[in-house]
Amino acid sequence: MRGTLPFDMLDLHKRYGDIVRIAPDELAFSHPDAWKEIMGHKKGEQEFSKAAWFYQPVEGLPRHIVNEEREEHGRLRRQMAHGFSEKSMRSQEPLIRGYVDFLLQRLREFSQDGSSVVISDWYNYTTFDIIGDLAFGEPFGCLEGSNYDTWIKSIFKSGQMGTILQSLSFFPSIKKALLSVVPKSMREAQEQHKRLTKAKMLRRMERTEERDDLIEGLLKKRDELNLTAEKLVANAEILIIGGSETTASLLSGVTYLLLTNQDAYEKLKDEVRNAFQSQDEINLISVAQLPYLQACLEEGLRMYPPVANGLPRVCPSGGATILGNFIPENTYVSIHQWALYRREEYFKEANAYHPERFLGHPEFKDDRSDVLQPFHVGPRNCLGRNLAYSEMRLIVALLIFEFDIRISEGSDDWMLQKNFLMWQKHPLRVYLQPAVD
Ligand code: HEM
Repeated sequence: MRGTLPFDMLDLHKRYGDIVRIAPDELAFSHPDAWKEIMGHKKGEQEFSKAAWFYQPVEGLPRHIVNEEREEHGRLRRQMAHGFSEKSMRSQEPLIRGYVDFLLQRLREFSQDGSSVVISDWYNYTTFDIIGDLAFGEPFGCLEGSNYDTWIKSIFKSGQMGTILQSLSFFPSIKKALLSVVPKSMREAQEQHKRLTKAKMLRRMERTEERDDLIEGLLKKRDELNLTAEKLVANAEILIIGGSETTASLLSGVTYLLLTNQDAYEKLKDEVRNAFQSQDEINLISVAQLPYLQACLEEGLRMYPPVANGLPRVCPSGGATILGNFIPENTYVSIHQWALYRREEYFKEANAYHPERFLGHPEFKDDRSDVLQPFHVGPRNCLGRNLAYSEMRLIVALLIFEFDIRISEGSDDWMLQKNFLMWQKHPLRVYLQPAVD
């Protein structure tokens, strides 16, 4: 509840090693092999399930792809995977590009008088509008209004509330008592949010044309999968939460890291501006051919992973072996990404931004690049990985192509942040000038 878990976990692993008991029944692991052992596909063995106290801090709410039980999860994932396929991504490209072009237009407008812009907000507006369109069939109008819409504001609030409720799961009677005295205004705000979301979903369901978006797969099998409007809404909501704040955080993180590491920024600028003569040449396929850009993103994911903390799993019945140790059934286990990625055992100069480590540079030959799993591994890994990379590559490449960027005074310490499930980003201010070379 203090928002310092990532940093506390690094201190603990430094002091006690790769396995730390952080609660009587909970272990944190900090080793590359633990990824597969905890989250990998299990042939003939039971998978680790997701911890209910963390994934469903309030009981009785409709479930979605992220917190469903194994079998139902498999059914949902198979259907939703269509929207994330290569083919769907190709047909989503014009939609994504439209929002990125709008972002560039808005940035030109807001920076033309020489004042700084809060780029972190603009990244959020863009990713929310994109995912809003892909999940509900309509944007939130954030780029248009240069503001967060009310729906998104309530999502942010519920994220912070989620952390509090998760923490209170350790004190069940206090949690129960507090939940029974939730103020009327809060309940009404929640009801209002539910109504708005349901209305959005109903509008999407009324559309008759085939749409290669992220929800079409579920709509097609609605009856077969017994998906009520509430369940569809829960899935669309989780797509929005999981798909926008994560990507926007990484974009802000990479921007900050590039602007405070001038060498890397110059190298990336050279790569992008030498590869393309005009904006029209920049598309999802051409940006995937830029090795330095990819390395900058990987190093950004290492230093500022959007999912920084461990997401607890439950050890299956009969127990399991992790890092050569027998772990009893029902033990909660997790891997805390930020802490893992800052360990000198796995990355030389772990606190410094070196994209070169992902380009086979001899100086970093002893790095363990398999440590880095920002999208997790196994059957419950991120379904939106390719979409996230596409958005991130396109946005960074176009921004670097179009503008010379400089960090604004007051944003130098931007990365000193708290974390409640997500990074609590301060405004990241930058100056943008039309590119001169
Ligand atoms: C840099 C950006 C992103 C990062 C770092 C990220 C990371 C993750 C992680 C760590 C998980 C596993 C969660 C768990 O174990 O409970 C996950 C799941 C998921 N992510 Fe992402 N994500 C990103 C972007 C996206 C985007 C753009 C989408 C598209 C809407 C998306 C959709 C999903 C979905 C649907 C799942 C659940 C998959 C399942 O349970 O089968 N993510 N993501």
